[in-house]
Amino acid sequence: MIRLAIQKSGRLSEASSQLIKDCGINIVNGKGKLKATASNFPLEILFLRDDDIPGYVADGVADLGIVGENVVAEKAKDIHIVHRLGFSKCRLSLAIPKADTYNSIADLEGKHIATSYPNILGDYLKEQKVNANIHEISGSVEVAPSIGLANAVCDIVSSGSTLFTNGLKEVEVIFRSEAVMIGSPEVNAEQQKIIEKLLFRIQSLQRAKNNKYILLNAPKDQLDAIIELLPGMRSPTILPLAEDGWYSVHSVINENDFWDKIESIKEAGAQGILVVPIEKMIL
Ligand SMILES: Nc1ncnc2c1ncn2[C@@H]1O[C@H](COP(=O)(O)OP(=O)(O)OP(=O)(O)O)[C@@H](O)[C@H]1O
Ligand SMILES: O=P(O)(O)OC[C@H]1O[C@H](OP(=O)(O)OP(=O)(O)O)[C@H](O)[C@@H]1O
Ligand SMILES: [Mg+2]
Repeated sequence: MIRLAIQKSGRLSEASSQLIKDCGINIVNGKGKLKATASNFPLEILFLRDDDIPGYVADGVADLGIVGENVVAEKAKDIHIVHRLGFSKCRLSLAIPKADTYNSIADLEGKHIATSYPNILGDYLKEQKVNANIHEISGSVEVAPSIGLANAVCDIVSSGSTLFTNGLKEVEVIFRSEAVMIGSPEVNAEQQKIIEKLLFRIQSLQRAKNNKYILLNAPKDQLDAIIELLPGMRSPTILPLAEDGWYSVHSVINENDFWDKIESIKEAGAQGILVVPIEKMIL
């Protein structure tokens, strides 16, 4: 049995639960219950405040945790990142009132900065050789300048709309974050096996998300050019159509260069192109 700690409620909770579900793991969680056991996988889930997750994993109370990289860096515990999960991407930035001038980080010398991330900010300022006063507050950080609590803030930014609404502008990005799976340094061989089984499923899901299944029709004389453009997992599947001289080509293409590929195969003579999502992809 392994224990996985996820956020109880907040920005990470839905995606974390969905990930477990997509791995085919069945969790029945009564409302308000802070611990649940999977019915079809040796896994127990703890629902916690995200700030507490690195500590629980470091102490070995949980074997795994899903948390923002920003929280891992802030808590600086003896844990390692087992896998990057690619959701909840955001950045930790310094911001100041819109009307203030800003040339460089040196402008913050002697200023007051409100943040929930005193350690990451403290390390950054030290590295930049800037002396500023850090005020730790646990939330609603963006309001600090307008109520006279600080000259600047250091907080999470995603779309930038919270900064904008509060009359602030982003001046430095000091940390980039995404959700990560963290692991305890002390797991036994049997638990390690279960962790690997879970990671195998997560990787199959992530790979599937990054690729699409593609089907198209091509005349015989264009087949070689199209096959060249669509290497697939091993090589594309080629099936003859009922109409003589025509073939159906099936392959897998990566999300990154998707539209470029589509244009090239169209130019090469492909017709009736269908693109289908892949649910799981196992190499
Ligand atoms: N606007 C955002 N866009 C994307 N990711 C975000 C955003 N805000 C926060 N995150 C990420 O999600 C994590 C959790 O954010 P959330 O706001 O739910 O935390 P919290 O209020 O500290 O929650 P808790 O009540 O569990 O302590 C953050 O640590 C960060 O990694
Ligand atoms: O750049 P944006 O897209 O506006 O996102 C940034 C905001 O999102 C987070 O707060 P959240 O909404 O999670 O509320 P919280 O303060 O209760 O954590 C974060 O603390 C910022 O305030
Ligand atoms: Mg928190």
